[in-house]
Amino acid sequence: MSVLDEILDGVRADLADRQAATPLERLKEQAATVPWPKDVVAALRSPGVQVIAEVKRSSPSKGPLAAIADPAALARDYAAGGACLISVLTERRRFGGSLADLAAVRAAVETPLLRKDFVVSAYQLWEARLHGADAVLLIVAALPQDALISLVERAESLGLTPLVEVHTEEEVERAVAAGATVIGVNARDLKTLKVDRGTFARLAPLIPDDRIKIAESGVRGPHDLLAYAGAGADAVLVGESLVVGRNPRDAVADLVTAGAHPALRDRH
Ligand SMILES: O=P(O)(O)OC[C@@H](O)[C@@H](O)c1c[nH]c2ccccc12
Repeated sequence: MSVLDEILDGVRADLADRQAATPLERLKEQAATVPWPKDVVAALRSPGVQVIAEVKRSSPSKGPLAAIADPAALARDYAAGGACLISVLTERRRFGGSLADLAAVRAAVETPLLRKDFVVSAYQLWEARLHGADAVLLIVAALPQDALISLVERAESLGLTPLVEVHTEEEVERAVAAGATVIGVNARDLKTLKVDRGTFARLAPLIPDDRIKIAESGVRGPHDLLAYAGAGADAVLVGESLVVGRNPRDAVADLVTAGAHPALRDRH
């Protein structure tokens, strides 16, 4: 079984527990009271290469990365550093995240938020809305095409921007066919956990220019942002290097400064 399949088994088991505790109808009622999500597409289309900073405690490849006792404080640092979107991992078993983390971050910052999880059911979209997300990750490799299409549509109908993640040529085709506006190319293969920073440069030309292109994973600092920018990235998504570094605010600010270089403005 691939790592992705193992993660998905755990995600489905945890999801079944939550569904048993809170029926969908009840969840929908609760979510209806939450303000409408922010315009993530507009935020990502701001001039320059945008920085998406991730609250990430652990990863399946490296195990524990950082304890992050106070995700709200980390998110405030990311916002102060100039992150345009904050990604909060909510997967529990392998990434040490939770919906409580997402809610805590929502209460702390005005920055748009991405729920980063392995979404397999519309139930998780309502959860994302209830806990303050503005965007949700949809991983093509984790979803049959009909499910991908319906989750893209359902997310948009709830005001959530789907960030559709790909890792291969075929997945790019599927993301485009599903109508994704925001497409993320993950340099990490979720089946083997290997990182290949060349993946973005290989796949970006296959993504139509009217879509927003995000380079995910493996950004160690400004030099990697500039390499991804050179290959056409509109934004980069960064986790590990921010949570293991000593000063997340300065680390984000250094990336934002690199992404705001005049040569990189007006690229959308
Ligand atoms: O920690 P990194 O290498 O900066 O990567 C961040 C992000 O891209 C990564 O956490 C990620 C990308 N796609 C995912 C899907 C699920 C869980 C995690 C991810």
